[in-house]
Amino acid sequence: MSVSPPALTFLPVTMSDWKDPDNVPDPQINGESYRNPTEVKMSQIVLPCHANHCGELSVGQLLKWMDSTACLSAERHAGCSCITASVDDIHFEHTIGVGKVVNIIAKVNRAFTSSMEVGILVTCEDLYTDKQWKVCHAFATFVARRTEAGKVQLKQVIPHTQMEQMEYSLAAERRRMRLIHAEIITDLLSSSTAQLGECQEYEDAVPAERTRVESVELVLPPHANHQVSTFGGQIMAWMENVATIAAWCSPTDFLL
Ligand SMILES: CC(=O)SCCNC(=O)CCNC(=O)[C@H](O)C(C)(C)COP(=O)(O)OP(=O)(O)OC[C@H]1O[C@@H](n2cnc3c(N)ncnc32)[C@H](O)[C@@H]1OP(=O)(O)O
Repeated sequence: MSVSPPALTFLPVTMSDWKDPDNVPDPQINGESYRNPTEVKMSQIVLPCHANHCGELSVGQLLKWMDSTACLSAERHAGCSCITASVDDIHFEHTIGVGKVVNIIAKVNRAFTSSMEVGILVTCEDLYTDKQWKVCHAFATFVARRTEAGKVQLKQVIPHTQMEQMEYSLAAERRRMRLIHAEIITDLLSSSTAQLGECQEYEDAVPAERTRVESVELVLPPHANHQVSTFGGQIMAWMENVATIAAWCSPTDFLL
């Protein structure tokens, strides 16, 4: 027997203030239901091939789906090929088991010159109980690929709802923060006063070298996107894999 997912009524909500869609009224403009033209929705059922050794959706797989959904939204707005420049911090609130449905919504919050901020919201759905809950939200920056004529000038996003207006304003502030972030980290490193041997007072301290994991990946056709370059999400998935193994290399056995 096949089960159809219930009709979803996800419409623009602030990423930081997600509410169960059943309780969110559809935004109306001039009496008509409004849908953001850059919005892209993707639903995936979690199969065993998407799971990690704990039977939960692997974060790497989720990052790949988030990146693909966000890229489609960026390209829908830009009308040309776009690449992932960065993804801001992500805090995962729940794990997702095999058999659950992952719903991903992405939309462009604001376009700058050749870059744009894409908001991504991930929720999980249990088809049999009709329950949904938020898993995480993220903000990614996509850049329209340069053409022979040079840097692309994107058309502006016009916010239509109060929520969109708020995300539009916040997007400029978040952009300012992400552009100075790299500078702050560089400053921190150069002004760090940490001394060698500072951690030796801990009895069960592990040499940092013992947690070092290296992986070499061959880029194959399944790792490439429609632009025939490596998916940003694929790179994040490889990074997450290596980070997970590095975390295991601690004396407390499995951290999970
Ligand atoms: C390696 C991979 O395969 S990862 C997967 C896919 N991703 C990629 O391939 C991206 C690889 N990176 C790149 O091509 C480049 O570093 C780019 C295009 C992201 C930036 O190139 P730059 O030479 O810095 O270009 P430029 O200075 O013109 O910046 C382009 C825009 O990107 C923005 N940008 C650059 N780096 C970042 C960043 N880390 N976070 C957010 N925005 C950024 C800039 O602010 C600028 O925005 P604007 O045009 O709206 O003002």
